[in-house]
Amino acid sequence: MKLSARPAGPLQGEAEVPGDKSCSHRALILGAMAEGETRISGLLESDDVAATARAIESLGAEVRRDGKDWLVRGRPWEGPVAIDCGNSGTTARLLMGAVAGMPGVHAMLSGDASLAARPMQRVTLPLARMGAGIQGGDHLPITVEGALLGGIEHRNVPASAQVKSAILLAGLGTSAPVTVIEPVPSRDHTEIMLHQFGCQASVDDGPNGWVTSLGAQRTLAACHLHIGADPSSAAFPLVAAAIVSGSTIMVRGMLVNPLRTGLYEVLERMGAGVELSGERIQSGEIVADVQVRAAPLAPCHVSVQQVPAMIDEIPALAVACAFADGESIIEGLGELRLKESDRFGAIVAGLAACGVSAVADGDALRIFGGGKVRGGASIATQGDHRIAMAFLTLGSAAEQPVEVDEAEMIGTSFPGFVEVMQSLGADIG
Ligand SMILES: O=C(O)C1=C[C@@H](OP(=O)(O)O)[C@@H](O)[C@H](O)C1
Ligand SMILES: C=C(OP(=O)(O)O)C(=O)O
Repeated sequence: MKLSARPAGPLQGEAEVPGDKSCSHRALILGAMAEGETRISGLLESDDVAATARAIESLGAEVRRDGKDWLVRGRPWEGPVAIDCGNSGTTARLLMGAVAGMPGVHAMLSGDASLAARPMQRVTLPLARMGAGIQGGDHLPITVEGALLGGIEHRNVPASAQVKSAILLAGLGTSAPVTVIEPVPSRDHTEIMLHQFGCQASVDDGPNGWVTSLGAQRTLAACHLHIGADPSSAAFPLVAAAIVSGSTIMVRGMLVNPLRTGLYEVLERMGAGVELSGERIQSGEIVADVQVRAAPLAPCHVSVQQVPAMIDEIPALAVACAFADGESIIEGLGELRLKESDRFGAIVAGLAACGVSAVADGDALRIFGGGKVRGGASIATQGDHRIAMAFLTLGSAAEQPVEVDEAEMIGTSFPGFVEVMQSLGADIG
């Protein structure tokens, strides 16, 4: 299915952004590993999260809806099972870790063509060092055989929350020390959520990097979790607010964990009106109401260290940079080539098709904005949800409509994207 975005007048209102995808995967997996029944309010109901829900059901957990909430009852995991992770890297990598620490459980994980092209040894090598049985190479399908694991001290370079989380989840099955060291901190939702389930993971800023260590208490007790709105999904309506002249958009209850808010800090530096209000703690995470107002944008310079806090928002940031007046530089984007598509290449090609000059300079992306963008292009999304949403956002502020060649996969992370954008006044359909 193709979709087009046509230039729109000012966008106004509150965007209904669904629950955070990273937290939704973790809530289901930890709920399935816990004793008792976990209630999840605000779970993202998307294709990627559905893949995790199906996987934990096949491993033995009970998953059911209760009004707007979801309930997960943990049970001893059973195998062998075959798990189709679809398009979801988080499903595959976190579940490999969780299964690795469960003696007697065998899981054969597979995925779609995009996921099967993504590297997995970053997870399976440390899990094998801990003692898990791994069959397969760097790509799915891979079989994981759970075992009584030993401990590990793993240097996680480049920083990856999926790798760190897989190791922490595996570590729940051993009493040995489990430590992950990262050059810059990756998102810490697993650590925060472990606390809600009665476990601890401490984080220290040591001389060799950020050190995350699993505490001694390793059995999980069911809890009630409230998941905030996803900042990676909110990025699209909020960037649209920044680039469509005269717009103001609000997202209520958005997760503003500082390891996820890089985009919003950069947008503010570029000159957009970004305001946070009503900050509160919800299930250990900070959430707030976030408002973005359009303004003339200055270019930005993003360093390697800042990228992990906005890795999934780079396509949205690139769109904002296209409308900034001058050259923006975003450094350290090597990992962007290894997502659902080569997002680096897709951004450069898509911007060029829309009349914006952008070049890859090693792992840095240089975007030469001129304040206005022509548009008038059909974009090859390469089956990537974030590329599709980014260029539909661009089309709302360009001089001519922008079409994307495929839009179904938007449902992997933000199923109501089109309706939400339309409710704000965008002309997408
Ligand atoms: O842990 C997570 O939930 C995620 C971590 C990030 O990946 P990496 O761990 O590869 O950085 C991110 O890109 C992905 O969308 C979700
Ligand atoms: C990279 C992403 O997700 P995953 O790694 O879970 O496929 C994403 O949602 O942008």
